[in-house]
Amino acid sequence: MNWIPEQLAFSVAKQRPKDSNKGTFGRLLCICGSAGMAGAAMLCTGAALRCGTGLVDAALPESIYPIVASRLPEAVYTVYREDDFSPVLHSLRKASACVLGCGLSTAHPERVRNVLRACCDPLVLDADGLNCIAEDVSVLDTVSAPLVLTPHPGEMARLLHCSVEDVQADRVGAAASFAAEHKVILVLKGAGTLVAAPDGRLLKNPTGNPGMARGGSGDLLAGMIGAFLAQGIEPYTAAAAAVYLHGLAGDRCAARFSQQAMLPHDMLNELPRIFLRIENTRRI
Ligand SMILES: NC(=O)C1=CN([C@@H]2O[C@H](COP(=O)(O)OP(=O)(O)OC[C@H]3O[C@@H](n4cnc5c(N)ncnc54)[C@H](O)[C@@H]3O)[C@@H](O)[C@H]2O)[C@@H](O)CC1
Ligand SMILES: Nc1ncnc2c1ncn2[C@@H]1O[C@H](COP(=O)(O)OP(=O)(O)O)[C@@H](O)[C@H]1O
Ligand SMILES: [Mg+2]
Repeated sequence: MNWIPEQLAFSVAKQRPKDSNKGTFGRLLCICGSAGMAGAAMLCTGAALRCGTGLVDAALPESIYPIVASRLPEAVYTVYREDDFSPVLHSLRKASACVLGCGLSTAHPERVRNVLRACCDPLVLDADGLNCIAEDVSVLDTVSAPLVLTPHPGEMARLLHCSVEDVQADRVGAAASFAAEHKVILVLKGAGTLVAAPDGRLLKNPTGNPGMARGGSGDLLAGMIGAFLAQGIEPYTAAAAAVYLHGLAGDRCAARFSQQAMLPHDMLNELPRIFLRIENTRRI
């Protein structure tokens, strides 16, 4: 079993060309959040903003739009009515990558399937996006876009129709076989997150700690992967690098604030210091 190398993780923080503009760094659509889960949308969108994306578009139901927009002025917003999802499908055409599912709720599984079918660019499927397809995962085999799936063991168990204990008893088998069967990048989260590719490549994450075991940590990770995909980084590298850097942010927060008290929000605020260190290392 190989560990995710630091060098691979740091490689996603590319030098920004002097004459670059926001178009150079992609446009990410985050289809996340629902009434009661504005936080998931905020953490996912915030992470995407902090990971170098040129433009982040958060697609939100109108009930939570004011909450999220008041906290994240750098994002643009696709606001949709609860009974009309069509603006989101319109915004999808303009995006270079998409994150689908953090805090979305499972009230409209057909919307998740429609986005998957319509999407031509790389897409991260997380949380309720996964729960919405768990009953019948065959939709994955009809998708032409590169997919990165980010289940925690509970979501993985739903996808495989088995128990969490079954997943944890053979994490490598669960991740590798799902990735190969459905031709997706599969990120199986938890202590020692695994990143599996359809061609058999598999990496284990050396960073991270139990202080990250709290609501919101995974929403951050989805936004980070989406940010790297939007910037054109190939999906296996984007996923492995985000997993490593997310765990590194967690470790630095544990050292500053304790595993007991650290929050996903602290991890989000740690990202600038991590990228600064990478940029400074590059200059030496
Ligand atoms: N602030 C917010 O708005 C938040 C919204 N969230 C959203 O809430 C919805 C429900 O997601 P949840 O993940 O909370 O609920 P789930 O019911 O999907 O998953 C929780 C269960 O999964 C299992 N599990 C998860 N991680 C595990 C691990 N490492 N080892 C073993 N078992 C594990 C456990 O049985 C656990 O009780 C999602 O849409 C999610 O995005 C969460 O992300 C929490 C924060
Ligand atoms: N014990 C642990 N050690 C290392 N990382 C962990 C641990 N527990 C959780 N994490 C990480 O925290 C994140 C939790 O994601 P998830 O369960 O989807 O949370 P949420 O949906 O509440 O945001 C994952 O990236 C996972 O790998
Ligand atoms: Mg989650």
